[in-house]
Amino acid sequence: MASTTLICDSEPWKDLKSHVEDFKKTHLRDLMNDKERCQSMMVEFDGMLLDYSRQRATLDTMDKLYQLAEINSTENRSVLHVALRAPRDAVIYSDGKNVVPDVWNVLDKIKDFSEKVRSGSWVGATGKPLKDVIAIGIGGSFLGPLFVHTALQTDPEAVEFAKGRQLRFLANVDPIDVARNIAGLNPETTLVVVVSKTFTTAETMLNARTLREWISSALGPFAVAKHMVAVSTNLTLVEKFGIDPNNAFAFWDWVGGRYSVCSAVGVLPLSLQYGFSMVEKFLNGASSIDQHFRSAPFEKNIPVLLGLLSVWNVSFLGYPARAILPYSQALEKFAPHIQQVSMESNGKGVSIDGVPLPYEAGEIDFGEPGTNGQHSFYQLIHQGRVIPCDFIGIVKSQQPVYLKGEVVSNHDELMSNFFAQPDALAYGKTLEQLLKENVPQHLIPHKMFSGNRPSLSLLLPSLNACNIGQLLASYEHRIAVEGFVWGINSFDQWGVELGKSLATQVRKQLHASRTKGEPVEGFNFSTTTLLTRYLEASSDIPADPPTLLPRI
Ligand SMILES: O=P(O)(O)OC[C@H]1O[C@](O)(CO)[C@@H](O)[C@@H]1O
Repeated sequence: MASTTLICDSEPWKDLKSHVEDFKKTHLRDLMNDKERCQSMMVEFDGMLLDYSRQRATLDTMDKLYQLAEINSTENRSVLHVALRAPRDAVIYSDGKNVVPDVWNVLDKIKDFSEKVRSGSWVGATGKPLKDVIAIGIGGSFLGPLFVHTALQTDPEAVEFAKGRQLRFLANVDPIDVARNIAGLNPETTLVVVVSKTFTTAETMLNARTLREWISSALGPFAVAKHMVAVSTNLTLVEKFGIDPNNAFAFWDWVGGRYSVCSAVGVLPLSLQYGFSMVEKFLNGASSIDQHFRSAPFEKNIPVLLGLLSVWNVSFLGYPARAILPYSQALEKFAPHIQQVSMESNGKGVSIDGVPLPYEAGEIDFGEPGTNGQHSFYQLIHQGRVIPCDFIGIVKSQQPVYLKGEVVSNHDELMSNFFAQPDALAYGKTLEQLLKENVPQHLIPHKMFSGNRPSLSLLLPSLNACNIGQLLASYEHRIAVEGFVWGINSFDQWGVELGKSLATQVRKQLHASRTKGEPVEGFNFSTTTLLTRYLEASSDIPADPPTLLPRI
């Protein structure tokens, strides 16, 4: 395709546009009766089953989507973060250099360091073992590791490896987050990992300076060398900050922040908590999906199918959002992570060549574990706006509970909902059904469900380190597929810059007003009023206060 040509000018796109018009009259109730169609819409990889029969699509739709994918395929566009979990003998080039040996050098260094900390051979400044870790980082330097940590936290194998240890994440620049993170921890037994690709992110650096103060005020400035390590691409700034470069774990510019959980960003804190061997299983799981993504034909390729269905839902059926609904509390941080990966990657208004997009791209992602979400926003999904849903279920619970005398186990209870919801959305409830149930006339409009609401179900055999890696990689590739088809650059994020630079202007104003009493200037009426109110109402804060660390 010529560089400035948009995908919407292609024949497959136009074909899908006319197809969607004919297709709009079809109801999922009827589509679900076609067994052959349903069977073809079930795809399995390594025990992970994707059932997309409840998507508003036919096999014909799928064929047309495959043709679309052929145009903007991933060919010649490397998704380099796969190198982070590639086997030692793999060869993956970035700028003419095989990057796999560099990746493994860092992994070996993490293995060595985390074993020393975990075994107690690396001790803190007062000779005590470091049993607690606070990882400071934000965005991609936080959400992925938090998701994996939360998912592993109740895995029986991981529980054993984590005995006696704690891992916490400090992300928000809000001092309340600092207070909550250090609450109950002793600097003598705490290791702080500063995670920042650039080592310039304002929130992370302020939090890093705050915890450096927490450590040095308790143990003396020399303690920093034993209690603070870093993960970054900018080793010069790491050293300038006062962290020994020997205790810095590198990654590289070719790793996008939101795709960095498999680099030292995630591997270091997770290895400190669970041991490197556990984290290796997670990396292997992700790598197995990388191979599947590379080799499986489109119609059997889980990430490709997921990505194409998203494009269909957003750009053709006009559904702007997607709900991510894991029926597992262990996956409670999955949706927040995918929000960043997806919305920071594909929330774009121009093509990769800078041409404004005449079609919708990007998705609004949100989600909550089931069944909690059912008691929160599902009402809107059932009877309000149409929001395609991803239902994620687990066959074997990490923590099975059976109560004698109950009809089913607690996990079966959870999964009953996982199986019921997609059908409720697809079929809805008709007037005939309501009449049969003798529903009073005045309640009929309120109790009617239109149905025809799309979803897909992903059933994983269990939730261990390997499956968690597979789930992560499936979504990472899905999002890349969407970006490739839409013809956008999924690996930049200029949209987050404007707010950051305006915050710099506000920060300068707050400093000038507090220290020199300068009036608020250079802002619009609204911001001036709000800033003035804020400054006046907090004027009891001294201009040059003593260092104050939270104590709770
Ligand atoms: O790792 P860093 O450089 O501190 O950046 C943190 C995050 O900030 C962002 O640039 C967005 O503001 C993300 O893309 C990134 O993951």
